[in-house]
Amino acid sequence: MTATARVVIGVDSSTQATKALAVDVETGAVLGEGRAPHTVTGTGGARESDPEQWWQALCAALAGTGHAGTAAAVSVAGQQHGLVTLDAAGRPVRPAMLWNDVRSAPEARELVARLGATEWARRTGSVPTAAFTVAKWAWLAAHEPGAARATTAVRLPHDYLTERLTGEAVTDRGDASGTGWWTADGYDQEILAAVGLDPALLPEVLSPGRTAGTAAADGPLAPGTRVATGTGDNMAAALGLGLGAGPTAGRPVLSLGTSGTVYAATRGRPADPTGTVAGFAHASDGWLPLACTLNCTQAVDRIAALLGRDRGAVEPGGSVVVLPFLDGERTPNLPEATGLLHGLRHDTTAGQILQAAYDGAAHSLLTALDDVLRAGGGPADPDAPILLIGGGAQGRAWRDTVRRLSGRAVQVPAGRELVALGAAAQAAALLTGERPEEVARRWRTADGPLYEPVERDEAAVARLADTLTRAEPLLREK
Ligand SMILES: Nc1ncnc2c1ncn2[C@@H]1O[C@H](COP(=O)(O)OP(=O)(O)O)[C@@H](O)[C@H]1O
Ligand SMILES: O=C(CO)[C@@H](O)[C@H](O)COP(=O)(O)O
Repeated sequence: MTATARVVIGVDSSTQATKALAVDVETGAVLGEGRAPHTVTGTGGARESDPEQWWQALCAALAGTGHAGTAAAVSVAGQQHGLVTLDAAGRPVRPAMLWNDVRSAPEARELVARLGATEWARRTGSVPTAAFTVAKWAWLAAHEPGAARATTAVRLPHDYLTERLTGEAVTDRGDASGTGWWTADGYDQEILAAVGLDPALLPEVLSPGRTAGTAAADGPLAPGTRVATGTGDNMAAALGLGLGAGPTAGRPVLSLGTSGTVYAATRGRPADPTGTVAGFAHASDGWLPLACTLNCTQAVDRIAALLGRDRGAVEPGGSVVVLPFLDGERTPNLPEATGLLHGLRHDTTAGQILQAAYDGAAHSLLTALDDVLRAGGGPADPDAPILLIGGGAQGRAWRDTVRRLSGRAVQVPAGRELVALGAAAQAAALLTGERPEEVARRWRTADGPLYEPVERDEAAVARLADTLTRAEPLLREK
């Protein structure tokens, strides 16, 4: 390998920002970092971003690493599910509808009713919620038929960026598994026909380990730089943690970012007809059963701001319950829900309300964790530490809440940007012939401090579960 062939760049194009890491292929050392923010617009249930801004952010973040011109390979991971619609010139027809845009909830319900939840789970591994691209396309066709007609290509966020870099219309099995129109055997023609989407508009799903293409001239990379397929952000984080269908199968991950997610790499293909667990595909092989919440760090930060407190200023005690469903919710599937505060007393403190918001957000994820592990067929070690990642993992209040509500140990990997690291591992694998998760294991990305288990707070868990059950009719109201 030449001196310049020793650096790769991994990119995380997530909801709030693009982050890029230049990484040494041999050691995993981070040699440079770049970052640029995104704008998310929309009120009520709408959440949109301009794909052109993602591209500008990608160029800025790549330049920020200081290695854009010398990296030997690059890979882009991105927020899942987003609907990117392009015209014949490759320009966005309209802003992208994001994973957390819940306007498509009625279309999701209608699609589930048409095929049946069990059949959706059998075919695609998942029962679509408002998040899935198929529901977003159905919404667009119904509400903006002109935009749907003007669309000559449909992409996911990471496909769009890979195509801008290489000119190739390609995607990977991980991100494709979040569309609702992909099965393990390819695109489902019947589902596509049901939503009036011509399969010719979709990218080719490349097999794992393939090169998507090489960087075009006039772009942010040196012409000819190899570009990997990329994948969805959660799939990339699993790669970045070194998780695959081998000995690391079943290790639970809890990610505290814009979204909250809980997942594990598994050998068994999930097919949960209740829809709690999405049966996503691992980027290399095997599966990635996952549950996702819409209200995580941002909802808790918002409640802290409303209370006028620092995000870490929690206080124990009291019996107040907060269901922080500010953006509607996906797990549990209550897309029209709003936030709920219950059990307020004269002696309730602001710090207790903030702690209750953390509890409410963590409870949804931890309840789904058992379903996730079951859906992947286990066997799961109930004492295995939870790998805690995402921006929230840096906060003590989040770490303590997860330990207290789960009764499990928590390990916080030292590598901060695991999505970008996973993408970097995928790029490195193109050069070394290893599997991306093997590269990450060699880089020891999952190593980090272990926080011992504490006794599970059964009273808080019971209070939350009870409030949720009793409030459900209210939370379902449109
Ligand atoms: N020290 C911290 N304590 C608690 N939360 C934090 C801390 N640092 C960042 N965060 C939260 O992490 C979130 C960003 O997480 P990140 O994983 O980068 O997001 P994304 O899912 O968009 O990639 C922010 O919204 C912020 O609330
Ligand atoms: O919808 C999902 C998973 O199904 C989300 O996890 C998105 O992939 C967005 O991720 P972040 O921006 O929070 O990283």
